[in-house]
Amino acid sequence: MKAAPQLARSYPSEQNSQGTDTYETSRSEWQSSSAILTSKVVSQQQSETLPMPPVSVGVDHVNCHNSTARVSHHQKPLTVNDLSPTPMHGSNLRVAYQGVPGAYSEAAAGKAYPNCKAIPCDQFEVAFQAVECWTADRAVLPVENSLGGSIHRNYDLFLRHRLHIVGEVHLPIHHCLLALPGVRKELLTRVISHPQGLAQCERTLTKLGLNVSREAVDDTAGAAEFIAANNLHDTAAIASARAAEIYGLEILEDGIQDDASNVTRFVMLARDPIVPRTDRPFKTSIVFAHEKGTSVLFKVLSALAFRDISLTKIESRPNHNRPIRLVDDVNVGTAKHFEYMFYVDFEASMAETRAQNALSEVQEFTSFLRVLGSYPMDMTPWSPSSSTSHTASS
Ligand SMILES: O=C(O)C(=O)C[C@]1(C(=O)O)C=C[C@@H](O)C=C1
Repeated sequence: MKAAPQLARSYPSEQNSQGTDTYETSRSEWQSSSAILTSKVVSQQQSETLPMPPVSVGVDHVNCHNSTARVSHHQKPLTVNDLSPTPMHGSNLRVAYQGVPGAYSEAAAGKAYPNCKAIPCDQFEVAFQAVECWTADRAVLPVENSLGGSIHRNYDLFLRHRLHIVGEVHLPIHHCLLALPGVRKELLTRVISHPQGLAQCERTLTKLGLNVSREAVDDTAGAAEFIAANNLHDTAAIASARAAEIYGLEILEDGIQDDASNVTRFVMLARDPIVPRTDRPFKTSIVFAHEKGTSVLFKVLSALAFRDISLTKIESRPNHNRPIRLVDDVNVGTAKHFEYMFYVDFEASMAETRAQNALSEVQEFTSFLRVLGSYPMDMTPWSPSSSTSHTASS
């Protein structure tokens, strides 16, 4: 039997800057290093225009807010050249988010860290990199929405980067249909938004009876910005009331999400884990895999259930290191099994013995196990808002 996971020190090369203990066990025990892909090397060049807005790298993606499409008087997105380490001067926390000002992620950053300096990034990956190279102190990224489901990209990125989940925040999402002033709904031919925005308003859009195509762009506020920058009279955006204000659009329809209690869960990421505690409700997020595939899942869930630990979320993603497993049987042929990474959130702190014991057991059944973070649960009172009110200074 392997030793129980202790509250061990982090790896020497990743020593917590505060010198505090972490709850990760040694790399060899809990983490197959092959599962961690190296992030792109980012430029060390210092931009003269820092700080700030989206950080970008050369990855193919739908990007409706490139430099030509941007409204020039608004904050310019960061580019890869801006990703140089900058010293902390003890000022407000710099928080990276994906999108442009007016995005829900910006509001989530403001809710998680009031008065933070919000740093827009044009891709999720860049937000991870911004924290890794000290351009930002935290990243606030969406992981799931009550209507649209999981934001899979971020689950994959957790494994490609070495950041830790240090908190979560739930943000009520109130969508509006936005267009240039004077545009009538009947004249619209297109509605653009983040895929999640389109998914969360799918039924309402149909009910409105608009004769429009639906097109996905990088973020909701970016859609609003694109319309304004290109003076598009035939296109509407699904975005926040704040985006309407920032980009000078009019609200044609207010509250078009398919469910009034529409909410997105965001996680906060940092270079160092926080020390888990037991004096308030904590959640722990783990990811695991096994060479023999899905057969391990039941055992892992039993290890938690046996200790009365509630599961709050389970997600599976392709195991990119080994996407398929072939099993040959001379008599019947070759079985093709898809391989998965399983992401599980449960309601317990890694400071609790029951959680440590559960993971000690899980470790026995799995070939790969990583604790993504043990962090306070968002216990703020439930108040679906009529508009997104939290803002960060950007
Ligand atoms: O596009 C935005 O405004 C975002 O912040 C992204 C995002 C997402 O990725 O889910 C965040 C919250 C909403 O669910 C819709 C979109």
